[in-house]
Parts: sequence; structure tokens; C-alpha cells
Amino acid sequence: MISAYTGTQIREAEKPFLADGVGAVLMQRAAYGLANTVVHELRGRGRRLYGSSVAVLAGKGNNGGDGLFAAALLARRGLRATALLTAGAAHEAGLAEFRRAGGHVLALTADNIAELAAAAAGADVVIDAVLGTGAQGGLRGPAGALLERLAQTHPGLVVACDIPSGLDADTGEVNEPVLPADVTVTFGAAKAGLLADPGADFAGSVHVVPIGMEAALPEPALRRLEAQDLHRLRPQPVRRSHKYTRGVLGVVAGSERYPGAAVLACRGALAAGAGMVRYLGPPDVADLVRESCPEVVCGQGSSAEAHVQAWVLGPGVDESAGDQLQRIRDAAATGLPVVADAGALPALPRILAPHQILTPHIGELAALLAGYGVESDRARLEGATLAAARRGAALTGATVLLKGATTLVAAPGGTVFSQSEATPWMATAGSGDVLAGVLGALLAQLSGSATMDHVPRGDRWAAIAAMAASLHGRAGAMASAGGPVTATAVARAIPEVIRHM
Ligand SMILES: NC(=O)C1=CN([C@@H]2O[C@H](COP(=O)(O)OP(=O)(O)OC[C@H]3O[C@@H](n4cnc5c(N)ncnc54)[C@H](OP(=O)(O)O)[C@@H]3O)[C@@H](O)[C@H]2O)[C@@H](O)CC1
Ligand SMILES: Nc1ncnc2c1ncn2[C@@H]1O[C@H](COP(=O)(O)OP(=O)(O)O)[C@@H](O)[C@H]1O
Ligand SMILES: [K+]
Repeated sequence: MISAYTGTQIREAEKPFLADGVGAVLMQRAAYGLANTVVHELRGRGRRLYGSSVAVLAGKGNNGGDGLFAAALLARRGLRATALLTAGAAHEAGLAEFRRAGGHVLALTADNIAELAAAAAGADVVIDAVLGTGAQGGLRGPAGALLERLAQTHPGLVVACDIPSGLDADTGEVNEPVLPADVTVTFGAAKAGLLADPGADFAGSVHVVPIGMEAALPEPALRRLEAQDLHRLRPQPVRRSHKYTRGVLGVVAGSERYPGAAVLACRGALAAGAGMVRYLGPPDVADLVRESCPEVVCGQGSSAEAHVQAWVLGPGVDESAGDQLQRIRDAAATGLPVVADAGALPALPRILAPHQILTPHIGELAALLAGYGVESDRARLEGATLAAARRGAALTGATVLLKGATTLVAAPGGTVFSQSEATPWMATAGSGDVLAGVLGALLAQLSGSATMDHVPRGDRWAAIAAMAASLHGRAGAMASAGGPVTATAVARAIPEVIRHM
């Protein structure tokens, strides 16, 4: 599991070390980790260190200090190093060490922005050490103009020191201009803003460098499940399992207008190992489900009487599908774990509970929040997805799984998971229906299972949702292998992912 923290949490954890006078030691470790990553990345690109060049953009705080010490280490390993001081002043000890190592120093002013941007753009490596966790809002002064120009020139390898400057470490919100990094080397622990959109767009791959203060960290602000977590939490049939103990899932999905969504939700559920899938919906849609997935037991009855362990509600249900909406309301009233997707979102009661998992994309979340009287246009939410998911969970009382390039799962109690295994090829119609089915199958199998004892009680529903997002993302990435992928192919790849968990 990756744990991520706000900038404030990290700074609080560092305080006792600073009081003990070991701040400089932490900075040395940070700089060493940053320099090593640069070396590793250059070698990975087939470049020799000797004769390569590095430009460090250094602000006046400790983030600039990290960058200057790292650039000094690189200069001692044979790189031509230039420091661009973006704020007039610089970290004193860092700058002195940089000069001792033979680095060349330039000071940014309002008059030499173009010249310095060109100098940085010509370097093999740019280290962005303008602002770190001490940033207050967007970059002020000529540094902003420098980053903007540099971003337009697509410089060589960009390595962000701790976080890309201008990115909010707590929220992932972006104060433009931000220079997109190929790699972010972050110190002590990942920052939450690196693992939430739009921040994640600018972070590149994230390397965490331990600096010795990790034991002092509190509960993380955000978590990410990794392969070993999926392995630990995955449903496992035992020798005497039968289909009813494996978990029966009820699916209320599809309508005359969108029959395919029912098929895709069922495919996702079957692929993720439900013991049995019961489908409820209009006769024509049921026929299509039967033809596509003969394993599914279809009916037209009421959801109040169905014997299931969990529900998937809403994929492909539109507001004209009266019977389906009634089934959705009845299923939600059973008190069983529920996945509420698409057409189910507007049909639910106002006050919900954590075992009711809403799966909106950003547009659906905007509509949901508007229903609670929160004015929120889609673009604004896109700029602050972490806050949006949290808000949705807090207002509804449900667990909210916000779909996107990064999928966030927010529990009403405050826990947030972030999963990012998916590929943009998965932005294809029906792939969300498959996710709903996968999540439903996990709920049906895991809601009473002892495997979930590993997870604190308040986090269990969110953990199951995060697991579904991870499985779905991994399956999509595997099926895509860098090319187009259909929702059906995503579902088909799920068993393979589970097999290799
Ligand atoms: N603590 C430790 O021991 C360790 C910390 N570590 C490192 O330190 C980093 C945090 O360092 P930090 O606290 O010095 O803050 P930092 O991000 O450099 O920025 C503050 C400076 O920027 C300025 N400034 C702020 N906003 C601005 C804006 N919008 N536009 C322009 N300027 C702005 C602000 O100036 P002011 O606003 O106060 O005038 C101030 O001078 C952290 O990310 C990690 O890299 C590691 O070495 C491990 C050990
Ligand atoms: N750019 C992207 N990168 C990775 N995954 C994405 C991207 N865009 C969408 N997805 C994923 O694809 C799925 C789309 O779901 P959704 O929007 O509900 O589509 P549909 O309703 O057509 O099924 C979600 O799981 C989402 O996380
Ligand atoms: K930075």
C-alpha cells in the first residue's frame, strides 16, 4: 500500500527533527536521492554522465536547497551544472556547496527570462526546485514566466524536486504555469496531490525517497492499493464453497434504449468471480443478457424478493425506464451493499450509508452535488477531484468512487483511496458498466468475508471499491497493451488479472 500525506502532515512530522538540528541531514538525504534518480534516468536513456548537462531552477526555500545540493552532487559526477536562481535569494548552504562543486550560477530577473529559459531548455536535465511544500498559491514574479516558456519548449528530462512547482501538495490542484515532470522525486512519503488529478498529470512517475522521518508520520490523507494488497484481500473460494456462499449478485441494469449496459455489467460480474448473477429487467433486455451470458439467471420480478448478497443498480437505466427505477429503489431499501451507477444515482434517497457505493464520472458527480444544493460546474470539479470526491461522500453519507484517469474512492469517514492503473484507451463506452459489475461481484463475495478483517472497519467498503478500480484498470491495461480496447475485452481480461494477483 502506498500512503500519501498532505504537505502540512509532512512538515509537522519533520518539526521534531528540525528542533533537534538534523534538518540539514534530512536535506542531504533528499538531495542524494534526487541526484541518484537523475543518474538512473540518464543511464536508462543511454546517456553518459560525463558531458551531460543539468539546469536546476532553484527557489529561495528549502526546496531550492534540495535542488542545489543535488545539482552539486551531479556536478561532482561530471555533469555541467547551471543554477537558475528564480527568487533573487537562495538557500545559503546549498548555493555555497553548488559553487564549490564548480556549478555556474545565473540569477533570474524580469529582463532575462527568455535567455534563461533558452539556457534551461538546452540542458539534458532540468530539476524543478522552485517551490515545494512551502508554496502558497501560484508562482509569483518572473519564475512563473520562466516556467511557462520552458513548458512550451518541451525540455529534455524534467525531474521535479518533491513536487512540481505550483502544484498543491495537499489537493492535487494546479496553479498554472506548472512544468510537467517526467519524474517526481518526493521526500519522506508521497504527497496526496501527486496521486490525484489534475496534479497526477504533471507528476510523471513518482519516486519516494525515505529520509528518516517516516516513523513520525500520522494516518495518511490518501492511500493506494498495490498488487500485494489485492493478493491479500482477494476473494478465495474454499474447498466446500458453493455458488450461494461464493456470493450472489443482483443486477438491475439496461433499458430498451441501452440494453448493452446490462450485458456488460453482467460480464464484469461473472469475470470477477460472482457465485451467481441474477438479472432483473425488461424482457427484451433479459433475452439479450441470456444470449450473451447464458450463466446469468434472468427474471422480471421485484428486487425486494430477490435473494442476493449485493446489488448493481443503474448501468444503462434512463429516466423513462419506470419499472427499472422502482427495482432500483426497492433494492436500495433492502439494506444490502449496493453499487449505484448512472441511472441509479438520481433515484436514490438523500441520506445514504457507506455500504452504498456511488460510481459517478465527473459530470454525474456535478449533477449529484447540484441535487444537494452545491453549485459545481464540471470544469471546476475537474480541477479539484480530491475535494469533489470527499464532498460527495460527506454530503451523501455514501462511499463515492469517482471515475477518471485516476479513480478516487472517498469514504464518508474521510478515508480516500486513489488508483491509477488504467489506460486512456479505457475511455470507451461501456467500460464503466464493466466496472460496476466487477465491484458488485467483489461486494457480493467480500462483504461478510474474513479476508476483510485485515482492513479497519470504517475503511472496508472503500477498500473493496478501490480493489475493483485497480482490478478493472489492470485488466484494461492488459487487454489494451497499448492499443484500442473494448469494454468486452476489459471484462475478458479480469480473470487473468485475478489469476496473477
Ligand atoms: N523541512 C525540512 O527539514 C526538509 C524539507 N525539505 C524540502 O523543503 C521543502 C519545503 O521547504 P520550505 O518550507 O522552505 O518551502 P519551499 O517549498 O521551498 O517554499 C518556500 C519559499 O518559497 C516562497 N514562496 C512560497 N510561495 C510562493 C509563490 N507562490 N511564489 C513565489 N515564492 C513563493 C516563500 O517565500 P515567502 O512567501 O515566504 O516570501 C519561501 O521562501 C520541501 O518541499 C522539501 O523539498 C527536504 O529537504 C527535507 C527536509
Ligand atoms: N483517460 C482515462 N484514463 C484511464 N481510465 C479512464 C480514462 N477515462 C475514463 N477511464 C475509465 O473508464 C471508465 C469509464 O466509465 P464511464 O465514464 O462510466 O463510461 P461508460 O458509462 O461509457 O461505461 C472508468 O472506469 C474510468 O475510470
Ligand atoms: K519543486
